[in-house]
Amino acid sequence: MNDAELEPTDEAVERVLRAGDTRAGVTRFGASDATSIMQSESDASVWPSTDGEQFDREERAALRRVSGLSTELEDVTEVEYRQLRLENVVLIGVYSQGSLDDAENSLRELSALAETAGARVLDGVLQRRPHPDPSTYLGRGKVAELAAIVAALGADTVVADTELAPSQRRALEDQVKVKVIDRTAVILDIFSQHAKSREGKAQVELAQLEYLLPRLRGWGESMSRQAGGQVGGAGAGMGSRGPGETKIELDRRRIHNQMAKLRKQIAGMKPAREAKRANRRRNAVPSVAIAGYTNAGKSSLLNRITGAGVLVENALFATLDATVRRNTTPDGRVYTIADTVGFVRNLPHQLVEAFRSTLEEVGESDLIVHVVDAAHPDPAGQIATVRDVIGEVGARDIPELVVFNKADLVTPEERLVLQGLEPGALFASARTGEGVEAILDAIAAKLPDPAVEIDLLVPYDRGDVVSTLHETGRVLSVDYVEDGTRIRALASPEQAAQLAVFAADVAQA
Ligand SMILES: Nc1nc2c(ncn2[C@@H]2O[C@H](COP(=O)(O)OP(=O)(O)OP(=O)(O)O)[C@@H](O)[C@H]2O)c(=O)[nH]1
Ligand SMILES: [Mg+2]
Repeated sequence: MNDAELEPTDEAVERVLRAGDTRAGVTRFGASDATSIMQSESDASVWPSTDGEQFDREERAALRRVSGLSTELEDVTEVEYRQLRLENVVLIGVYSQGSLDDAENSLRELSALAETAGARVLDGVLQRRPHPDPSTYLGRGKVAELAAIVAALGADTVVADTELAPSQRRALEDQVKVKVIDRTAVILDIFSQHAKSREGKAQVELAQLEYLLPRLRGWGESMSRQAGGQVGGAGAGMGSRGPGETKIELDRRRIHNQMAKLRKQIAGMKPAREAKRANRRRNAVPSVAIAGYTNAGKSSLLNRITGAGVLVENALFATLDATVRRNTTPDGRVYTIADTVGFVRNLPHQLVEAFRSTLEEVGESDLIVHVVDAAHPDPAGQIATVRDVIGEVGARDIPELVVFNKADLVTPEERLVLQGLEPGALFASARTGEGVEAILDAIAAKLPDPAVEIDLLVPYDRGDVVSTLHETGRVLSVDYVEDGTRIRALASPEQAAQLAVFAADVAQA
């Protein structure tokens, strides 16, 4: 990215247009001022006085608090650390009849997401409503209550458990008087903080811009119309702008330009990635992809399995770029095993596209190790979400090995329930090491066997051929005869063709 061409005119747009450590689609909304205004208002006018009737109605109609959400700070250092960058957030959600459990789980997940993004969760409230209000998401009356809660807690941000329409976000901000963001913005924010590779960063930025584009109008209201043609030192296209062009149009054009540039960059990186993958395929090295819900313990298990130093964090989306390791089966066959980005329900559609690169690893693997957090309140929902995404990347037909991780955290009774859910699943704990051997054996058993049987006589000076066969084929028998090593093995068709010169009958003839 070229920072130099961009004159900072609007904070939110600039931040996203800047590469790397951008915070997604998040605009500062003068939170502190707004909060103090609300505090004076909140005590009298907004909170209704309560009587018995009211409580009864509250039972049926009030915003429902989801308990156990507020962030617990463990020690003073953590408090200090968090205060450096924290936003204090209140979460909101809407649920329809019968979907309360689901809504609570979703709000818990949003809470974990917000914390991962660096926020402090003060409270979470749900409103029961057949549908979200098209103009304000929560119903009008509830928005006033929310404003009071926000003021009372001193929150500076509201996070909605949905993807808000730009107009809903604006209407909510107008009434609640603090910044309002949605689930998608939080996920984009996390992704932008964690993406490490050049391609990952470019893809996240592209997703951020795509998210930002239809939302520009919201910021436009607080922007002054620019004087005709007078844009302080802005970059490309300056001569072509007519008088009175609004700042939004300018921003929109810059965003479009930037997106085009990023798409080109990403397209340019694809051949390298494909070449790498093609290379693995040519060598007939089978590949295993570890997939699963975010925070299920995929990276921890990969560490256990391969002894690799993969970043493990108790945060969602610790892994955002595929990490590929090499491993061997107990009988000596080599395979690759790739860690992948975690799945999450309602993955912003911008990101499904943006993260094809990691998910492609899943789509082209020979075996998917589907890791599930055994201690999660809704494992079935997580499994379903992951399988949906697996389907989306065209990987539905790939063999799947389900592993319930964090087995150290569940009771024997819970195990039985989980086993009922997925009869073929294994139990494991990356923490204690339980079940890791069984996973390794299951991987070995499920890896595709190379298809062609070959019978070779390899001269003694070609030890490399013998060792390659041990790694990539499946050796059936080895005899040391006068002219060399007589070796019978299963190999891929490509490999069999390459090794035809050593075929035993040819050599002996
Ligand atoms: N008790 C227990 N905790 C575990 C186990 N495996 C992983 N964890 C913890 O779960 C959290 C998430 O682990 P990760 O390995 O980062 O999970 P991940 O699936 O790679 O997560 P993302 O990359 O963020 O999608 C960490 O705090 C781990 O220490 C386990 O077997 N038992
Ligand atoms: Mg991970």
